[in-house]
Amino acid sequence: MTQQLSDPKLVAVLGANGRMGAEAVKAVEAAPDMKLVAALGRGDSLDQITAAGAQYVVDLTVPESTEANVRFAVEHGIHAVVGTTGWNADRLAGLESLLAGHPETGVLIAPNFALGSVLASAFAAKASKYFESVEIIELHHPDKVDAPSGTAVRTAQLIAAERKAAEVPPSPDATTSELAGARGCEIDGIRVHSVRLRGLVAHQEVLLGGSGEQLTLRHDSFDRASFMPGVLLGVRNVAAHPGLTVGLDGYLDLGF
Ligand SMILES: NC(=O)C1=CN([C@@H]2O[C@H](COP(=O)(O)OP(=O)(O)OC[C@H]3O[C@@H](n4cnc5c(N)ncnc54)[C@H](OP(=O)(O)O)[C@@H]3O)[C@@H](O)[C@H]2O)C=CC1
Ligand SMILES: O=C(O)C1=N[C@H](C(=O)O)C[C@H](O)C1
Repeated sequence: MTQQLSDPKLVAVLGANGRMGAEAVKAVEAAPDMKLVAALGRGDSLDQITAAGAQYVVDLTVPESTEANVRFAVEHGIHAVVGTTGWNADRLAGLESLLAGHPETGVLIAPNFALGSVLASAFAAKASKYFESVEIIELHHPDKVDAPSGTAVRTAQLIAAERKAAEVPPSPDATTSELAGARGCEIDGIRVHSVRLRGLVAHQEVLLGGSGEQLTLRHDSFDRASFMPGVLLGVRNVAAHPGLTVGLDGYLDLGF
């Protein structure tokens, strides 16, 4: 059946009982151009998605289940908007192979849906080639199961790519003796430090250091409502972007 312009987008939310999923259920229900047709929690059968006629899934589950969820969606020609962490290079490569056989289906893997966070990471990457040193500090609520955050991984990758292209040497570091973990972890040569603290939601600082100066790019999500415009933007744009898109910036016009 041909979809009319006024037809609502039929959306299923996976992880609907979680912190993000519950917020996404409310956002989809409130969106005038969308209809929530399924809301799945752990243990629910993915067949509910197809039975409900969903055209889009929003995956906000856990790193162990997101890959199977997204593969199910793609295999059924359902577009997927994914906020769940855990999408390493192997998983992304497997998904791209699957999508090659489903050329009309779109998947957005968005490490962070907050527009300010996406902008901060992009700005940091662009600025990073002008500074000798760069390190990332991510700060989250203590119920978060993964570290470092998906946003920090993505930011480090973007920064590393910009610095590599500009042939910037690694950040200087004279450390020869350390307690394990004192210098955080390293992603593509960029140091990342993770803080878990009650009261926090999701925060990140990129520290850029040069002789006699420091530029800090900080973003704060004080409430999960901050992620919802990005979730809805993802649903509204994913069908027009078949194949795999990593990062909400792929749907934005950042002008650089
Ligand atoms: N991209 C972004 O902007 C953001 C991404 N995130 C990411 O989103 C994910 C979820 O975060 P958050 O909501 O805080 O986590 P929660 O633990 O609050 O929610 C995850 C939910 O998924 C459920 N779940 C687990 N497996 C399945 C499954 N197979 N099918 C359906 N539901 C399932 C869990 O059920 P149960 O409780 O029974 O385990 C839980 O209710 C994380 O990876 C997080 O990093 C978070 C915030 C923003
Ligand atoms: O678990 C969270 O809360 C968040 N997860 C994502 C991440 O790992 O980057 C996005 C945001 O930071 C909140």
